[in-house]
Amino acid sequence: MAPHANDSYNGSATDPALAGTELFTVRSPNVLYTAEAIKSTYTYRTTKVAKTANGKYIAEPVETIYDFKTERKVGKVGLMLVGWGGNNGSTITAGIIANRDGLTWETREGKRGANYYGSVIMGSTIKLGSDAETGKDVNIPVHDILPMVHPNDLILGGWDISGMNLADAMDRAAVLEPDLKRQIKDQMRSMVPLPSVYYPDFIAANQEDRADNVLKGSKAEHVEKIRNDIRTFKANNSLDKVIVLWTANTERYADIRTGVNDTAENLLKSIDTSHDEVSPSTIFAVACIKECVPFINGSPQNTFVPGCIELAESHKSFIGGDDFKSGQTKMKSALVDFLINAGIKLTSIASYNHLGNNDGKNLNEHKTFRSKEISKSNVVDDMVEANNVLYKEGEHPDHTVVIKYMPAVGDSKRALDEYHGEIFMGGHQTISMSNICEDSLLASPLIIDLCLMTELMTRISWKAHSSSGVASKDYKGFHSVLSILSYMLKAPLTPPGTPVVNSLAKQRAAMSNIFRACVGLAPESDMTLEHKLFA
Ligand SMILES: NC(=O)c1ccc[n+]([C@@H]2O[C@H](COP(=O)([O-])OP(=O)(O)OC[C@H]3O[C@@H](n4cnc5c(N)ncnc54)[C@H](O)[C@@H]3O)[C@@H](O)[C@H]2O)c1
Ligand SMILES: O=P([O-])([O-])O[C@@H]1[C@@H](O)[C@H](O)[C@@H](O)[C@H](O)[C@@H]1O
Repeated sequence: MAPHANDSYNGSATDPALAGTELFTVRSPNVLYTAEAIKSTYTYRTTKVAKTANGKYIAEPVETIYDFKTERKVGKVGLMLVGWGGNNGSTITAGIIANRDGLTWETREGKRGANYYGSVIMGSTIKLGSDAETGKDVNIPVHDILPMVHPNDLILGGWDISGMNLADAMDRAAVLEPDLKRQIKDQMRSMVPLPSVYYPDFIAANQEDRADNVLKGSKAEHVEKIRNDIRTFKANNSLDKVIVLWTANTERYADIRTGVNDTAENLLKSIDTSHDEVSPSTIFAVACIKECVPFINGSPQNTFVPGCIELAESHKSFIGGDDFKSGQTKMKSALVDFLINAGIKLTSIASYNHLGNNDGKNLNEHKTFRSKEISKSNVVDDMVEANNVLYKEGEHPDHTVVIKYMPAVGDSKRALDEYHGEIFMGGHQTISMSNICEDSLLASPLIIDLCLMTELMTRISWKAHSSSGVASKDYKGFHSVLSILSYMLKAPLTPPGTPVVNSLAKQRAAMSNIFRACVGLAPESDMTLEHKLFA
């Protein structure tokens, strides 16, 4: 591929010795390292398919060339959590402190130490390539594929309708070991959530007893107060960037109404008139969009009403969601992918769980449970629709979701699933599974992943080459809706009109291959022809 004059590519990579602290350097005429950025020219290969009159297909390979640019300077990053005093909020805060301070603590099973297990970025690897000598795979931590912020360096803050300090909130959550809590409670006690937006109709009535830290005033005033909170937090901590993430209660769905939240203009008018149908999470989303601060929704409600998405697009501000994919659903998206792609016709999924934390308490009302039922049920749709051998148009497995509140088990959710399907010659396969999900210990690392990936995406830009090979003049950011975050989410939000992918393997491959493209490396195909073709 010819070097690109307009990007001052001179046909040879700048001496990799100029590279910063990255673990690796790519030596290629299509990758350029400068002090400020990593630039790559990447050929994106897809296949266009046309259907013929007689029902056959014509497949045509298509190549599009992109230039990617990733700024190498990460800067000082703040993470503001909505619902900071909750089980997830207090747990992730404690986890970052424990990792930052390298803490260990005694448990019945012996000494344990801080880690980031369960984070795909901090706890898993990506194949860089094959060893030049041995041909063996060389795998590196996902965190090292591109410059990323380290979670230990995140500055934490946030809001909660409960004014409880984080040390007491950590006790209320009953997630972490006493010997660990003892070591960090003083630091946590100094952390107190900012007052937040509380509209009782959107969450269960049983949450009222903790709502002692709420903002007064109109919805428009709430937006401005949140914007000011963000600016103040950024200034007080000398931050370069802030990410806001919703880990507050699950809200009921907002009705989508013409003239209320169907367009950006109507949504802003509805906020100005304090319309009842504008939820707290949408208030936070609008405030962040106006501040051009990324907003990620870790809960299942439809925060991103059409007007909110339109507003994000017009402001070129990042949004992402919905609903952390932490335990039962993560397993489902992997297992269903395996069964259907193995040619086993899944015919029913029974997905039951009970849990005893405040999340479960809030889900004890139908209106909030319904939000969760939707996000937990739709997760198999793409995998079913992709297999027209097993399923006719519109056919899908029976799928039921049951969630019960059982205080006795606390944060330790018990998930019981049955997967039932048809196999060869009229046979059946039934998989029954018991999965004890420590909900906050599984969700907290996802908060890290969502924050780190969102922050990284604010530093990646792209431009396309025309068919004649000329790159467009200016770099652009990714679409405002960060669908690259889908691996961490049950109900991935995608740009309007684009497909939703729930298959866990596809989600992870998309994420890692986009990162590879940013450093000029081909997608990982796992073909390993070098091990299959012998002279
Ligand atoms: N495995 C998991 O824990 C998991 C997985 C997927 C999704 N989620 C979602 O993450 C969210 C948090 O889960 P959790 O276990 O930490 O719940 P939690 O109830 O312990 O914490 C939620 C916190 O949000 C606060 N809150 C409620 N409304 C608020 C508002 N308008 N502004 C600010 N704070 C508000 C509550 O006071 C509470 O402290 C829930 O919506 C849950 O459904 C959790
Ligand atoms: O991610 P996952 O384990 O499938 O789903 C979980 C549900 O099973 C649980 O009932 C709910 O309280 C959590 O918020 C989470 O959504």
